Amino acid sequence: MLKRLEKGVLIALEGIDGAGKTTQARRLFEVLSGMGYDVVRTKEPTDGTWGRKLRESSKTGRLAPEQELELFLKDRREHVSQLITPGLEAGRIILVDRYYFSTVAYQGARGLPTDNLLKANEAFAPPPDVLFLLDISPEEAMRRIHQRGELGNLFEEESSLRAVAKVFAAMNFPYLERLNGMDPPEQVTRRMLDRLFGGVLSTRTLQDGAEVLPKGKDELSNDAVWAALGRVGKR
Ligand SMILES: Nc1ncnc2c1ncn2[C@@H]1O[C@H](COP(=O)(O)OP(=O)(O)OP(=O)(O)O)[C@@H](O)[C@H]1O
Ligand SMILES: Cc1cn([C@H]2C[C@H](O)[C@@H](COP(=O)(O)O)O2)c(=O)[nH]c1=O
Repeated sequence: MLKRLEKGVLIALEGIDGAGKTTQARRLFEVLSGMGYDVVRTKEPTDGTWGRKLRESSKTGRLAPEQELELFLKDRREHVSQLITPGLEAGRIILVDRYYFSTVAYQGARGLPTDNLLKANEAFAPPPDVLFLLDISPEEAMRRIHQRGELGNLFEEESSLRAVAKVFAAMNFPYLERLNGMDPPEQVTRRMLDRLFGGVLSTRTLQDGAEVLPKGKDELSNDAVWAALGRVGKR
């Protein structure tokens, strides 16, 4: 049976396009589910009605900032009420690839006031337990975007990414963990796991009353984590 926590954990991955969010979300999912946890991997914009409209707009012509914001908020409200909140209430670990910090950074970079953007989101979206912010330069982002065979869409022009990166760089939250997205993927995953098991997960109990790390944090050094990381590395 999958291990569920007494209180679910929300982990958000953020950063500019190409920073490695999806790569790390996939790796964390593999490791944590390989350890037996009930994990959900999800992303924004979602594949729902509003998310699809937004993706379409990135190809056909970007909407005005206010219109774009309205769609991101509609998409997120649906995501929070249908998946994130129920998942947390059920004791799952939720990994979200982009969350409301992307709205603050991207719509903020288009000129909307960042304080208002944050408030509008915090009014309905639960804050993450941990926010991993992957840091790479806009030049590296463009290199990676082109390398993965994409020409880039309207959200991904280098000058826009520079403005977005500036907003991300100014963020400061108690749950924020900045990581160097230029480090090898295995090293980034390892750091994330260290932060999770040394932090939020060490404060949680399982629904059956057991502790998350019954033998203490040292268990992390050579047990299931490494085995699971090894399996991920071979894919
Ligand atoms: N640490 C890393 N070092 C070098 N390349 C990486 C690293 N992490 C990911 N990549 C590569 O960079 C590209 C972008 O990675 P990924 O899709 O995970 O980024 P992303 O942040 O999810 O991007 P987007 O926001 O545009 O969807 C991929 O080709 C991936 O293999
Ligand atoms: C959630 C969110 C996303 N965006 C932008 C950021 C990206 O350029 C695209 C999504 O592309 P991905 O490759 O699927 O990550 O949307 C945004 O502007 N505001 C947001 O709130």
